[in-house]
Amino acid sequence: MELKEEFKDRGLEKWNMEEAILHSLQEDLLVTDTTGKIVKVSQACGAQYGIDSERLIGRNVYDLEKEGVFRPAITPEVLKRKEKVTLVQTSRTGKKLLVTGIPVFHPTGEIVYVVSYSYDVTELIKIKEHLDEMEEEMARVKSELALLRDQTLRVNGLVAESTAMMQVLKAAKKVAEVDVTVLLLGESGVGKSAIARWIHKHSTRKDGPFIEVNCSAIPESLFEAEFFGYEGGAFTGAKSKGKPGFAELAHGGTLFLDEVGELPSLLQVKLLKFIQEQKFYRVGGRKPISVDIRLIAATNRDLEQAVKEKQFRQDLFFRLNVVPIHIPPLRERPEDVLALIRFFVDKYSRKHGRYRQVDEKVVQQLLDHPWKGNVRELENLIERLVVTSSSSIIKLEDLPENYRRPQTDPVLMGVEHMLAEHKPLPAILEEVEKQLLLKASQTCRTTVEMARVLGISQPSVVRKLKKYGIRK
Ligand SMILES: Nc1ncnc2c1ncn2[C@@H]1O[C@H](COP(=O)(O)OP(=O)(O)OP(=O)(O)O)[C@@H](O)[C@H]1O
Repeated sequence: MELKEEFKDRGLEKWNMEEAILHSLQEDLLVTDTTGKIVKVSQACGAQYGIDSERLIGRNVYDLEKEGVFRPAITPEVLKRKEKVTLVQTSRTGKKLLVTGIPVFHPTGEIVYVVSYSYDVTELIKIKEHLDEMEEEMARVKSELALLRDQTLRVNGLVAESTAMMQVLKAAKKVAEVDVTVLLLGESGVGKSAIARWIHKHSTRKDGPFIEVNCSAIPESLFEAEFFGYEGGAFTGAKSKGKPGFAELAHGGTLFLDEVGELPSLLQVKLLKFIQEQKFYRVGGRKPISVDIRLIAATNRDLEQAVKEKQFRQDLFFRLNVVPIHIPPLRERPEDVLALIRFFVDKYSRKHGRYRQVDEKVVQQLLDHPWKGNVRELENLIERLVVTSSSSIIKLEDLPENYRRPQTDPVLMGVEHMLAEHKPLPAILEEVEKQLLLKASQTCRTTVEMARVLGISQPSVVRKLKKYGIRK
């Protein structure tokens, strides 16, 4: 039996099956003829345009477009292209609609109707715009990061005039090429961080991050969260999305642990475990995180002594002390002082746009200074002089009072220092001899003159210069 017949039997002859199907779709369907007149709409359609669906019937899409009910109309596009077309329409209500128009062909091949349906993509477009903005922001941050990395790692200007410093650089060059753990030893301000950066910059990891962690600057209670990161809600005050720690940030690059000798013993255990396994858990995390890092540590403490005194774990010391590099204090390498003065005058003259030169008498005073704060002290002083001196030549009167007064003899300084460290007599005598030779090498022009001043033979002078690595 025909369907319609069946409906008649059941008293449903007025019921229109096509209309029922159309409205049951819950989709937004609209049919126009080739003049653009709307001949059919689904009930859901009007809501998209903020107009009653019934009132759309008989209206022309060209008029509706002019009135701004939606823009652009899809019918003319379908008629023009004679194929399925998809475009984004903006409705009067501010919605963004993804509209697809399909031509309905007569058996003769002519188009008779255009059927279109749409989806509200307002939210999707907002998300897409947000994503585009984020991508732009990401690209900007990435290039800014690359620039910053380059700036912080610009250590080409590492001064190394003395034999001792040249040896340090030679050792640094050797270790830079291999992924080995390095321990940089030396007093505060001698250039341990600068050497660590130099190693990173000359390693295969140079395009990766260089993450510097000052182990003495982070409070013990926060160290684990800062170092290993934490998961959201791991503790009161934790960020809801969690945060990666230094170990994670250094992935693919170098992790530089400055002042590692100051790490409290509980944290020494955690650091040791991390180095052994190259794996860790964020605070509150359950998933182990593996990282690929190169480790460089630095300390101004005598770590071996700290191990003896049970203040530093021996197993951790062995893990860190794979290749130790000792950077001597500035007072032991006066040849560098002159070069550093020139280097910093140039650096800060450029930085502050004040071109300065240093009077010879000032240079002499600075060469004689004991430099307890090492390169950092010298650098700070030169910057201060460049900024504060009123003429283009930095003169003696520009020097702060404590740099002008006759300083304690550097030889005595060295002795005092060694006495404080309970060094044995032969080591102290050697140090005194070295300092005297250094002084004589600065004031005398030849080794013969040095021999006369020191009251020893010229071959002895040559032998001793060689022994202490002093160039003449
Ligand atoms: N050989 C050098 N040539 C040029 N600049 C140097 C040299 N050595 C150190 N500096 C500069 O001196 C300053 C102090 O150096 P750095 O911070 O590397 O010392 P440090 O040993 O790491 O100090 P700390 O033990 O306090 O961490 C830095 O600005 C560094 O760039």
